Amino acid sequence: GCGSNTNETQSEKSESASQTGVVSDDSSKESNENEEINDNSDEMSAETESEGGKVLVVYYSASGNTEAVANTIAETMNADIFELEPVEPYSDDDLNWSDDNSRVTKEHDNPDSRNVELIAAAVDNWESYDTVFIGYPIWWGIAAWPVDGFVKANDFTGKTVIPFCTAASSGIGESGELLAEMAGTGNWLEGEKLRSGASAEDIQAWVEGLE
Ligand SMILES: Cc1cc2nc3c(=O)[nH]c(=O)nc-3n(C[C@H](O)[C@H](O)[C@H](O)COP(=O)(O)O)c2cc1C
Repeated sequence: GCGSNTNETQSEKSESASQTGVVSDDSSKESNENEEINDNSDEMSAETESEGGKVLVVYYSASGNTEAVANTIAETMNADIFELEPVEPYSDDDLNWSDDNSRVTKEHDNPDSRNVELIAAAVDNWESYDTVFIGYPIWWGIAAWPVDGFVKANDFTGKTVIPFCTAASSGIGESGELLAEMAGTGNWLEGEKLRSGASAEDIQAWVEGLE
């Protein structure tokens, strides 16, 4: 799918908490060799570049609805984007929730089986992001569990986290609160359900209403 451009070198780089990684196409010039004096002040330079600092949109999408919204948020917010991809992607059959024997139904029935391994759960330059949007489809009233591994694997201390979802008819419910509990860190705002066709104007209006 689209939006996976930050993932490619993930596994090699994820462990070093250095300034070497180049994430997506953010136009800030953090890696200038002549600015070593500033190397420890990522947050400060990020904040002066765009009030509020750098923004990341993380999402999981099984059938494209959440991906469309994630892309619009990223464009609207001038944010980097990071797609969560299970090592074993869900096929259409896997996603058939009206089949008692489908993968997703079995995982739903047995919470212990929901540990979905992700191709990558670490983001280059994670520490440089102040704001993280996390998007997912609603599955049986909660966040699709491929996002759980990401939420558990990362330290959100000092970050503002904004959940968003798409769903057929449900609202976002308590899905964001449940993820916040799983994370244990970060300032999690109330999330929002968005239409899969949400426009840049919709996104802008929503974001402006956030604290
Ligand atoms: C396994 C599964 C469970 C779902 N459960 C719900 C639900 O409880 N409420 C709802 O409104 N939609 C539910 N849906 C619909 C999805 O939330 C909706 O189609 C969403 O936009 C899909 O996003 P995606 O295309 O990014 O995967 C479910 C879909 C699947 C595959």
